[in-house]
Amino acid sequence: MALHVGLFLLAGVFALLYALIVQRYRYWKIRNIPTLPASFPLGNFGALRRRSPAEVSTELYRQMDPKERFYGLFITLKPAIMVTDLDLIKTVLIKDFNYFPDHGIYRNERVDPISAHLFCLEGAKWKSVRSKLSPTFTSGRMKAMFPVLHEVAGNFRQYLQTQLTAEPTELDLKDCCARMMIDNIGGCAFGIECNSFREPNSAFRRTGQLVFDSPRYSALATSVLTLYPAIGHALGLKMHHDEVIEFFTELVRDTIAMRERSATKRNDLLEIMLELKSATEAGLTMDELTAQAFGFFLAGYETSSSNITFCLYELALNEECQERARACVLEALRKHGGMTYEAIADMEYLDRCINETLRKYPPLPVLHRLSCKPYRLPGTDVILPAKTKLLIPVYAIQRDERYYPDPERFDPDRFAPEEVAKRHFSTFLSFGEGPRICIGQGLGVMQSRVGLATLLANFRFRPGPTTPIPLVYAKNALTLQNNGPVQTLRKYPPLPVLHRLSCKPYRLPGTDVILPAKTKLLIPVYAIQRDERYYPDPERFDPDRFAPEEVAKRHFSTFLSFGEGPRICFGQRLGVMQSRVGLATLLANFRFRPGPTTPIPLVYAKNALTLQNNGPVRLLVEPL
Ligand code: HEM
Repeated sequence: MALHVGLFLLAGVFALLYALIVQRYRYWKIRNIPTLPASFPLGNFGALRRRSPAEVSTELYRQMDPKERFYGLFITLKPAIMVTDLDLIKTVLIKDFNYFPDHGIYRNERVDPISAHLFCLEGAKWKSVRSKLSPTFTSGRMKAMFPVLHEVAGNFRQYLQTQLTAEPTELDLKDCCARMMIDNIGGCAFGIECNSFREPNSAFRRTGQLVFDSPRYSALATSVLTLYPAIGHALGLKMHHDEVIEFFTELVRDTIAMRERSATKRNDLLEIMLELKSATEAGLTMDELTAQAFGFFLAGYETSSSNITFCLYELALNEECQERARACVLEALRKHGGMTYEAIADMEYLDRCINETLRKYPPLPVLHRLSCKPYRLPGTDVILPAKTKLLIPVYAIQRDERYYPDPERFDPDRFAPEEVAKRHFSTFLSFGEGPRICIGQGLGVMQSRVGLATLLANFRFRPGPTTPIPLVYAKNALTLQNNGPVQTLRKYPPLPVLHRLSCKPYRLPGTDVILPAKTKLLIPVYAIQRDERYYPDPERFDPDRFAPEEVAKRHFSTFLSFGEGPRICFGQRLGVMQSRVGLATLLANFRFRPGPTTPIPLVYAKNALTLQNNGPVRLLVEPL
């Protein structure tokens, strides 16, 4: 009876939840706002599990009626508005900025002081810090930072020269550009000489990789924290890894202490912020200063690095543009007598290439704004409540053929001044707009100019056999897990080592040694299954090793992928059946080949519990 009541109550709770969710997803319909079908739990953004934000936002944008100016969407259960009308975008970014002053990104300065950087700050706090930092990026300050960038670009050139032989060489330019940016930001923001070309594993670079390649939370968890910050605050959740917080806190503290001891002055962002710190009582506190220095690193590293990488990629595919860019660089160097601040500001065609790259690949594919008070959507009776998220689909707009005909084509002349003048203000938002526009835009552009000019003046770039064409953005590739039939299990046993723990003393057979209770026994399955005594030429994938007559020849213990004995895998049959069904379906319908980005050989994940490839396993898939 009690069980029935319990089940009845549970069903009631589920029915109620279901009704609430359905009702929630009617939010925009009830208000007569155009909307797209959403589903629980991720609303309109479920595809983020498989594809990048650029692709997901563009897919949504293309489903929208171009006559509508905005659409009501859902991020999980939270209503958000995607604005698509160019005039309305300008209005919310500039004229009505006081309704939408914030980005609405999670931060928790109590436990993670570096999370309080400019990008995440809100309201009066943002306004105060932004006005203090604005003098940091004047053109005079930029000019003073130019020598750092020039030196780093020189290191990059030298590095490339050492890598190149007489033959053209294929290099990972993404990695090279990331090293260059680490050194730029290290030098410009912290006054540190990193030289990641000489020391690729410097602490600064490793910490940078930790921030970008292995953030503390997945993109999905970060969005949940951003939407429901109260959860993060209640649980005291930090935004960044402890190592990252410690590294930057110590870096700033030690650098400042060293400067105070030696009374040296440098032309970097830290120095300028230090002047601000000591200027008045309204200056920056030590925590604020550390957070801002970290923020410059966060906002300035990946953005500029990706801009140079994508630009080189496009120039490699578009040789004519590359030749024009090189001619423009060489002409400016000749005119100004070398790589000077004046020379890099006088490379008009190179700027067109940089802007065309930013159009095709805006580092922030969607701009975010959060309302701080109720807002009447212009031309409607609809009032958006405070704390509504506003999304501006920059990537989609910048690939909309109404504004950029044949949008996939890389055509720097779209940024000839007369062409720019023909377009709406809101068709190019790679640096954002309004009072929250990128504060480091000048430095970002200067980094791209110096890096690209140095490279184009010294090298020619062409696509190589493994250049990905077209580019595949992170997250949208077909990922195949190494879940396979028996032969695959020999090469890739999910548990590379079997563990047993003794529960009482045990005499090792054939010896006098008594192992005490609680001794760990390790059985090296992976090593045995790749031992050539048992499997000649063990790296070769040869399913015939598992022909019954071959299996019969081998020792029982040469194949332990499911374990053995009473603790053998309980789900072995189900596991094999899953592999059979999955593989049979795929093989009956598709052909698989390695693609340009297929990792060969596989690199295993270091920290996974089971044997896994590190990162995606991208394959070329063709329908049969
Ligand atoms: C090509 C290079 C860069 C691009 C494309 C870029 C793009 C952006 C974008 C789209 C935003 C958001 C703007 C908005 O919401 O309207 C932003 C904000 C910001 N950027 Fe950049 N950025 C670049 C380089 C840099 C550099 C080099 C720095 C500093 C060293 C920097 C520091 C910042 C900061 C601190 C913010 C937050 C501004 C605020 O919220 O008030 N950026 N950037």
